[in-house]
Amino acid sequence: MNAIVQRENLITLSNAGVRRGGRVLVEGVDLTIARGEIVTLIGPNGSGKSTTAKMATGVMKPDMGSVTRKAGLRIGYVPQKLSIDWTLPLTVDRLMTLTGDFGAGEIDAALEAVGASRLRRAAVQELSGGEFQRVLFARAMIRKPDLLVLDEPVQGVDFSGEVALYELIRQIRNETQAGVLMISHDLHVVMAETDTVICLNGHVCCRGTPSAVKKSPEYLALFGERAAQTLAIYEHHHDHEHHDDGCVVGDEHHHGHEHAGHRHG
Ligand SMILES: Nc1ncnc2c1ncn2[C@@H]1O[C@H](COP(=O)(O)OP(=O)(O)OP(=O)(O)O)[C@@H](O)[C@H]1O
Repeated sequence: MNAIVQRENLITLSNAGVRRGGRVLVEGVDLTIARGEIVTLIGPNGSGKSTTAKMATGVMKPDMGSVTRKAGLRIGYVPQKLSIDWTLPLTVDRLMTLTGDFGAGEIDAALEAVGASRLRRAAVQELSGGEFQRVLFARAMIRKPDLLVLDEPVQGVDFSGEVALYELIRQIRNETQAGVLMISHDLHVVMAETDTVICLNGHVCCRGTPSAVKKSPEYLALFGERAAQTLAIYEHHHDHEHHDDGCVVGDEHHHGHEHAGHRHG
């Protein structure tokens, strides 16, 4: 018997594209996301990352090619920006129920799953960037999605918060086997566990594992000499021990995060 188990496909884009006002925004996109798979879209500003994600989730219909989704697919979305009236008081608890009628038990479980239980009664306005992202993850995960769509998940988060958020994404993927579609707007880090990086430039410029894309001539041509440094690959290593405070024993570079081109703060 074949030992390789074919994972269920959640979304398939075949030669998909969008035209607006006679202009092609993106075209020729072939992309599949299977259960438990992490796909990351990268590319310069205006290269079609958001448009591709919108075609995948069904917010935008393709004008070219086709998009198919598993019947009844549940999508959890972590937006890049949230339209909130920041002048009004809003607790985390209330934010969790703005877009759905969830019970106290469900909210507790969702916050606990992202390590944010203690924030339940906190004011959203007072959260740090990393805490706010965690709450947005909880808000997406409470629907028990088959697919999690993350639009620049680490923006506004400092380096240690960033590492923690990538850990969280890894953990969510492993525990729930949700598929993950990530948009990285500023190219600075791609999770090493990304199964497929798709580099867009109005079309698919190149694709593959993070390390393959980093070396590909198309990627280097698009981003020039600094490209190899800007695509930092965040790796998680299991072969280490932790001190009681969570630091790694005897390895300062334990997460293998390549620092060149990395944005702080
Ligand atoms: N609804 C729309 N109508 C017309 N043009 C659009 C529409 N949405 C996006 N565009 C244009 O399509 C192109 C691709 O936009 P898209 O938002 O997909 O890029 P992106 O790669 O996500 O960029 P960024 O990293 O800057 O967010 C851009 O030139 C944008 O101005």
